[in-house]
Amino acid sequence: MPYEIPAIVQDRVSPRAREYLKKIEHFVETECIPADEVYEAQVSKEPSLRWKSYPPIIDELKKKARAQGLWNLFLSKTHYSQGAGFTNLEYGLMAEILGRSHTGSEAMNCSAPDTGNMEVLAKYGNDAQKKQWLEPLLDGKIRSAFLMTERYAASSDAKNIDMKMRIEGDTIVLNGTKWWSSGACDPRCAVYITMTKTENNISTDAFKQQSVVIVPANTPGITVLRPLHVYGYDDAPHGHAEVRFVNVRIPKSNLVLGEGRGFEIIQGRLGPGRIHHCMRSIGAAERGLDYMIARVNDPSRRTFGKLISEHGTIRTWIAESRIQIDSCRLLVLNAADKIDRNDAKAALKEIAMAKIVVPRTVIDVLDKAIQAHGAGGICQDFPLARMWAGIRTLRIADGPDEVHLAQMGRNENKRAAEIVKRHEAQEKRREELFRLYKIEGRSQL
Ligand SMILES: Cc1cc2nc3c(=O)[nH]c(=O)nc-3n(C[C@H](O)[C@H](O)[C@H](O)COP(=O)(O)OP(=O)(O)OC[C@H]3O[C@@H](n4cnc5c(N)ncnc54)[C@H](O)[C@@H]3O)c2cc1C
Repeated sequence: MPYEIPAIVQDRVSPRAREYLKKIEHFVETECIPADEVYEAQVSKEPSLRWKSYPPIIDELKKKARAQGLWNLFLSKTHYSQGAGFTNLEYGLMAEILGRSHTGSEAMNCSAPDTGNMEVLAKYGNDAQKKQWLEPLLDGKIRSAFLMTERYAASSDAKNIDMKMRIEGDTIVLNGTKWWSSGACDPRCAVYITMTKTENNISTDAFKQQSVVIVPANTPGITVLRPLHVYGYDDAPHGHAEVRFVNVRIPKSNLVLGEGRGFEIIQGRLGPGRIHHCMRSIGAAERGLDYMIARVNDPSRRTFGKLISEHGTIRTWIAESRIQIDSCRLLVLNAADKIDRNDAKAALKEIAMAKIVVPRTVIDVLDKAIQAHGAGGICQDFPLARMWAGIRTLRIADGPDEVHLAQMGRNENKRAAEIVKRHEAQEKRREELFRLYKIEGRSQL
């Protein structure tokens, strides 16, 4: 569907962003979507090469996108002078379009986890760290992974992170096992942004015991044990790795910000990233709806004397999907706008709401699209099953729904005292009004 900026945010989108939105849409529709299947076909089927090569078409797309200025669109000028300078809301609109295609984000150097890692380095890295790692990432020369989750720790509570970090003079020694390290299987992945638990100077504050360190992927002692599968997809060449660290030694200068500052860093990393995931998911939902509408109007697939789209249930699915997509978009743009007007911390509630609602809703839209395709919908002939699998993981990745709901519920519940006070004041005034109008009893309503 040609891109339309929602009416409610029209005045928040600059002329420059509008121009980019048009260019991005054109590039995604004419270059990336057609390249998606080529990309899949070029992922090596040869087991010994599957994780040692990557599809050459992505380099061609990157070259073309960069030549058109469609590069690093996610990075704000606040933290890096070379940032594209779009607001979170503007980039959110762009991310939606990128989400229509499997290759769109990477083609424009806007894919996770690199975007979040680049933001960490831009925001918290020192000059030497930026030079060594941020610059090649911004240049699209290397890729990166974010290593927080651990196989042997319930990682939705980040206080459980247990990769041991010991400081010996000018050296940091790391031991532990990470898993679900997205991108760590990619042969271009050169650096891991890694959350660790400090063994020296342990603070009594549970939120000051973790540190973030930069680990070159080729450091001795690191073994990428295996790629984990997402509903059977290995997501090669990117992959989600289990990675073992045994006495991995890195310079102390690879510590980001300082010992015990890990929570601060991961909290700063996750806010805008969640908005990007949400908007890309909405792009996937739009694509799913497109597929559904195309399929149910295929004149060669009539049932019981009608086009499938002429059955009432199917029309309802189309309408429901449109409502679901448009309401999700407003929720995410509201969160993005709040980040722009304040910061990610001020928008925690809005970000959490979007993070919870969007994947659930998009899963439902994609599920309807799959159902409308019959058996075709769940096989490799359409991108729907793969999209569904990818979006389903978002209910777990970046923290499971339940944790966000628990936090939201706790904060919402803090209103109890204020609500009771307001109700008491209303009750007092009601009693006064009853006396004034000589009303007896309370059964008037
Ligand atoms: C496709 C994919 C990609 C990922 N990529 C990365 C990555 O690049 N880097 C990285 O570090 N991690 C990554 N992850 C890991 C992800 O962030 C973690 O899986 C997530 O944070 C949950 O941690 P856990 O798996 O240890 O679940 P656990 O902590 O073991 O939790 C299990 C379940 O317990 C329940 N639960 C937990 N707390 C509560 C609560 N307060 N109330 C109610 N129920 C609760 C939830 O249902 C939760 O799903 C990825 C995951 C997936 C699926």
